[in-house]
Amino acid sequence: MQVQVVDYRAPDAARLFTQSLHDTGFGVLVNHPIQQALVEKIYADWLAFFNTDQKHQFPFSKEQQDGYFSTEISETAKGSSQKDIKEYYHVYPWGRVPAALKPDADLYYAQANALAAELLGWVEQFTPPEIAQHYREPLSKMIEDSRQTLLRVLRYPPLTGQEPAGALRAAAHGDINLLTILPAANEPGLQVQGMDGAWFDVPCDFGMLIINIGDMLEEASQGYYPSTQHRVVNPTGEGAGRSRVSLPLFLHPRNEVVLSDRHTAHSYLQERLRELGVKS
Ligand SMILES: O=C(O)CCC(=O)C(=O)O
Ligand SMILES: [Fe+2]
Repeated sequence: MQVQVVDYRAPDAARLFTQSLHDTGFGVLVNHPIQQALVEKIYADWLAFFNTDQKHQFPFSKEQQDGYFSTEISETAKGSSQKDIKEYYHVYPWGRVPAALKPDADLYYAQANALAAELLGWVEQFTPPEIAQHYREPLSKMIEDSRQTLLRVLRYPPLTGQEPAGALRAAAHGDINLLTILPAANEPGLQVQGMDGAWFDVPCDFGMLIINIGDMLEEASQGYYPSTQHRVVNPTGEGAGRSRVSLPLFLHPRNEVVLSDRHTAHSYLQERLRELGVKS
């Protein structure tokens, strides 16, 4: 399994990057426009937030899906019997965000959303015509004025040794959305599954940007772009005593977008949220 590390500014970046997405569901960019200093500041500020009780003032809304999800209500990956060992906060531009954290979160959201839109343009450009003819509208149009694109700030707490047997920081799952953009976390652990079922570490040197296909794009592209299973494994040794923070942006279409004969974006999302146990 070869997840390509591609220089965003190379002349053939779009071709190499989309080839990696087609082959593996994942691609990794270096030399990209996301400001590393901003990512590091967000990691530090949100880790401090997760370490206070202030987070309990923003309990997540089942209806809107914004706010704080504690370890107790954290999602259970589809097909898994254990909750993930994580807490997280869902940031939407229209949602509740602690005032002190909002300016940087909004800035990052805007930067990451703009890059995600550009990369979706690459994906569209390099879709073979026989696949692209099934897109119900151009991919770039699917995300226009979408209110669903979600910035998730994740905190995986230090392990205590009391975790239920078999529980992982994030059990194997596919993302629901079109594309996910994820700066390398402050600690290792992200793995991707190859065709043969084996697990591989995703290249994640600090400063790298990891992009993966979600289920909605797999659905719309009839499998040409695969939504690959990935997970976050538990650290051993000294790393077990440290928190891990990560910051995926999940690029979502507008609710009414038709993905396939089976699904609109809205129907697909509702089904998946119920499966995750975070929607009634
Ligand atoms: O924390 C990570 O590195 C990945 C998180 C993830 O896969 C997710 O939240 O969907
Ligand atoms: Fe994921």
